Order: sequence, then structure tokens, then C-alpha cells
Amino acid sequence: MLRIAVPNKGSLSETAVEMLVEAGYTGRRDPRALTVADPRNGVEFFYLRPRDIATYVGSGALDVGITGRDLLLDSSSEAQEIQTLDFGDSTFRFAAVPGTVHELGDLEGRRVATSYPTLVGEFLARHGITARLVKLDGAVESAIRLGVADAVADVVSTGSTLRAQGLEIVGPVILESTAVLISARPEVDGIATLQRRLQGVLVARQYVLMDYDLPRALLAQAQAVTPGLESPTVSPLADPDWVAVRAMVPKDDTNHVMDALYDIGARAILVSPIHAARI
Ligand SMILES: Nc1ncnc2c1ncn2[C@@H]1O[C@H](COP(=O)(O)OP(=O)(O)OP(=O)(O)O)[C@@H](O)[C@H]1O
Ligand SMILES: O=P(O)(O)OC[C@H]1O[C@H](OP(=O)(O)OP(=O)(O)O)[C@H](O)[C@@H]1O
Ligand SMILES: [Mg+2]
Repeated sequence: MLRIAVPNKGSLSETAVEMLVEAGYTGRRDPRALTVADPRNGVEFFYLRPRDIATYVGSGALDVGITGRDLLLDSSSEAQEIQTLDFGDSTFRFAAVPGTVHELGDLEGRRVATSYPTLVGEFLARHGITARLVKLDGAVESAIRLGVADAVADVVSTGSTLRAQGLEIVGPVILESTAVLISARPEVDGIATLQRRLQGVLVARQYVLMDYDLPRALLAQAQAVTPGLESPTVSPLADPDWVAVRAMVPKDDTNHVMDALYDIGARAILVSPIHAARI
């Protein structure tokens, strides 16, 4: 049985579970369940606090897990990132009251509040800055107003939490984070299948199938617009001068590609979603 760690709450939880369900695994019916067995797929899920996942996976107690890159790096765990999962994107930044901290060097000797002391401590040490880290569990943006810190270091997504507290970002990017699959033993049986299934979900989300009819003579031009993954499928039509073409196209490019194909001479351009994929 492959043992998989999944965030039980927080920003990554809902999308992580959605992806696993799309990948054919059993989700959590009871939102308070801590474990879910999925014998048909030969796996067992452990719903854990996102911050604890790297610890369990790094120790080998669990084979593989979904967590944030920032949490992995803050944990000093033995686990490695084995796949990015294309959700939960954020940046990790310093912030302060405008006019009080202008650059990284201004943090020398100051108090920096964070829930990620290892990540921030290592970053400051790499840059030769000695600051006093104030470890808080969350809501760190309040720490300056409440007088326990001169600056904060935290996850920034839209920036609205910082703005609401009258803070501004200062200094360089500490880390670009995203949701990742982690393991200390990526060769364990079943992890490759899990990765292929999750990759399939990402492809199904990121691509559409495009079909169109085209005068055969224009094939080279159209193929340059829709190269597909390997190459497009080209099928004969009853009219020998025309062909039918099918290719996967990045979802975000759909309308630009349709316009370009139409201009080249393609007609009956149809777009369909991909429900599942194994690339
Ligand atoms: N607003 C956000 N947008 C995107 N990702 C985020 C956001 N807040 C946190 N994350 C990411 O989610 C992961 C877990 O953090 P999260 O804040 O969800 O956990 P937590 O703080 O333990 O839980 P909670 O905030 O519910 O107590 C981290 O990798 C973090 O980068
Ligand atoms: O840039 P924004 O879109 O405003 O998002 C960033 C905020 O989201 C997270 O907080 P969370 O809701 O996890 O609360 P927490 O601080 O208690 O962990 C993070 O710690 C920031 O405070
Ligand atoms: Mg949080």
C-alpha cells in the first residue's frame, strides 16, 4: 500500500483533494476523517497539517506527500521535491511599514516575525544579515502594529493581507513557492503511477483538443500553428483535396490559435475539453 500525505486544511487542501479525485483516487467523504483507505488503487491517504507533511515524508513514515515548497524548505526534512503541481503559487517576501525598511541590509539587528524561521534564517544568513527572528504561528502581518517586530516575512499571494495592514514589500524575493509532490524514496512502488496520474490531470486542465478541416496544400502552415505534443493527427476526408486535423492546444491559447487557423484557411474548427490524459 502506497502511503500518501494530503493537507487536511489551509490553502492547498481543497485543490490537492480535487486533483487526487480527478486522478481516480478516493476522496474524503467525512471532512474530519484523518485517514482514507483506497484499496482499489493500492493506496492509503493520511490527512495531515500541511506543515507536518514534510516531516512525515522525510522520515519515511509516509512514502509521498503534497505540500508547499516553502513548507518543505522550512522543515529541514530529507524529502525531495519530485513534481510541481501547478497550484498554490505564492511568493515569500519581507514587508514593513513604508519608510522604515528600504532594503535587505536595513534588517540588520532588527526583529523579523515569521512562521517560517528556518527558511528566513537561512536566507538572511546567506546574505550576511543578522536579525532577530520572532516565531509566530500565523497572522504575522499584525506583529509590527502590535510591537513585537520591525518587519515580517510571509507568504504573499494577492498582497491584500499586507495592504490591509498598511505594509509594503521590501527587499528581494525570498522564495517562489508552489504546491509540490515530495518523497524521500521516489523509487518506491506506485509513486511513478501516482505521478503519471497527476501529470495527466495537469495536462487535462491545461490543454484542449482542437479539430479542424483544411485544404491539404495548407498542412505545413497549419501544422506550424498546432504542432501538437508529438505531431498532429492528419486524417483523409472524402474530398481528396482536404484533410481533417486533430491536435492538443494549450487552453490559454485557444482563441488565438483558432483565429490563426481560420486565417490560414481552416474551417469547422472545433474545440473539446480533455477529461483525462496519460502522456
Ligand atoms: N494566500 C495563499 N495563496 C496561495 N498559497 C498560499 C496562501 N497562503 C498559504 N499558501 C500556501 O499554502 C501552504 C500551506 O499554508 P497554509 O497557510 O494553507 O497552512 P497553515 O498556515 O498551516 O494553515 P492555516 O493558515 O489554515 O492555519 C504553504 O505552502 C503556503 O505557501
Ligand atoms: O497575499 P494574500 O492573498 O493576502 O495572501 C497571503 C496571506 O495568506 C496566508 O494567510 P492564511 O490565510 O494562511 O493565515 P495564517 O497567516 O494564519 O496562516 C499568508 O500567511 C498571508 O497572510
Ligand atoms: Mg496559513
